[in-house]
Amino acid sequence: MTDKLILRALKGETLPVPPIWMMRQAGRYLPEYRATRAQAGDFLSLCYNPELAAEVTLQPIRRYGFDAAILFADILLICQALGADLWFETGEGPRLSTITTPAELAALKPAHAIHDRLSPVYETVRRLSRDLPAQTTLIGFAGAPWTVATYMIAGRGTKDQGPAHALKAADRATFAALIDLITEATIDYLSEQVKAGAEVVKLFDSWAGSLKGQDFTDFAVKPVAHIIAELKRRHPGLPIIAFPREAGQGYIGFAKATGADCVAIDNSVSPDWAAAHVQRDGCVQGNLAPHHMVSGGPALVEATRAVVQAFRKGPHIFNLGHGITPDADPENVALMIETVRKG
Ligand SMILES: Cc1c2[nH]c(c1CCC(=O)O)Cc1[nH]c(c(CCC(=O)O)c1C)Cc1[nH]c(c(CCC(=O)O)c1C)Cc1[nH]c(c(C)c1CCC(=O)O)C2
Repeated sequence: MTDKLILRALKGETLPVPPIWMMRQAGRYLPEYRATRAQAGDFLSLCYNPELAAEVTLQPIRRYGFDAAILFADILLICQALGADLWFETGEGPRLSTITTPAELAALKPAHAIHDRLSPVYETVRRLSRDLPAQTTLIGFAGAPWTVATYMIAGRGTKDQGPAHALKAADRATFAALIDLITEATIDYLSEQVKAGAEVVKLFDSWAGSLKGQDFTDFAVKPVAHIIAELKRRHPGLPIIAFPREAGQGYIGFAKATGADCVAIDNSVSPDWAAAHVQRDGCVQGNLAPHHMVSGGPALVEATRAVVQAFRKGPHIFNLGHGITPDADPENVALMIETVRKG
């Protein structure tokens, strides 16, 4: 169905009005999300409940008519499928058992063993591909290996990814073997999402910005390039979005180096800079600062117009530069969409 706007932009078409969706569009800023999450009990139970996960995925589509729905799940589910313990501390974030030694790495499951645990996610995708409106594109996703590894090594989110950098320096073989394991598991995971009905997949590399120089090439570019090449071999024509968040200069040439059809841009770079240096290689996604969803008003309208204006001469998918935050006002999301669609 190439008439879907997101798929047209991903093929490189410049559209008069950019299609739009929003990172974390199903989330705590929406009262209906909070109600369904309470019904599920907790966040992980919601991720593994196909009926309720499909329901929260659909909520922002019903409310706002976004052009894409993103599967409701989390990048850390794959860690659990590989055998790590995973839980979420209320108000704090994810906690995992840590992988810092060859023995802990060896105790993980092989990549092909992830599907038992992840089969409810594939069922969510099947339900969504059946229930979504005809014009809405279904996006599947996974974390990129480096970002997933930072959580598996530290056992939690960290400001500077210190534990992962430390393991990379102290025991490069173990670190590289963990990256390889996550890479292989991610290929199988995304491939199953595509078989279940995902039309596009996105790789979230939230901590790509902390990799510098050769490390950026080795761990933000190479594993992502490998995943993309293998997915495109298995699923010819599959469009892929890569998000090497806060890559800065690393955004330049990232699409060519990895084979991604679209590079998602965070809001630490200006839309004009990204148009000049990244969009010349193809579709870009982004990059309104999420704080506008909290503050709203004329500044939101002005910043939204500036993003649309900067990217209007090439293929563009409108999005935020990072996920919407729980304190956002749902009315501001409506104002952003109206501004994008009506100018
Ligand atoms: C690093 C990362 C994670 N998860 C994700 C990333 C990469 C993108 C990014 O940088 O934000 C990706 C993610 N997480 C979630 C989605 C679903 C799809 C979407 O709506 O975008 C996606 C694509 C749901 C979620 N994942 C999480 C929530 C909030 C959970 C809740 O309901 O309490 C949601 C809706 C929890 C989560 N999950 C993660 C953290 C650090 C946290 C805690 C912080 C927080 O609460 O925002 C790991």
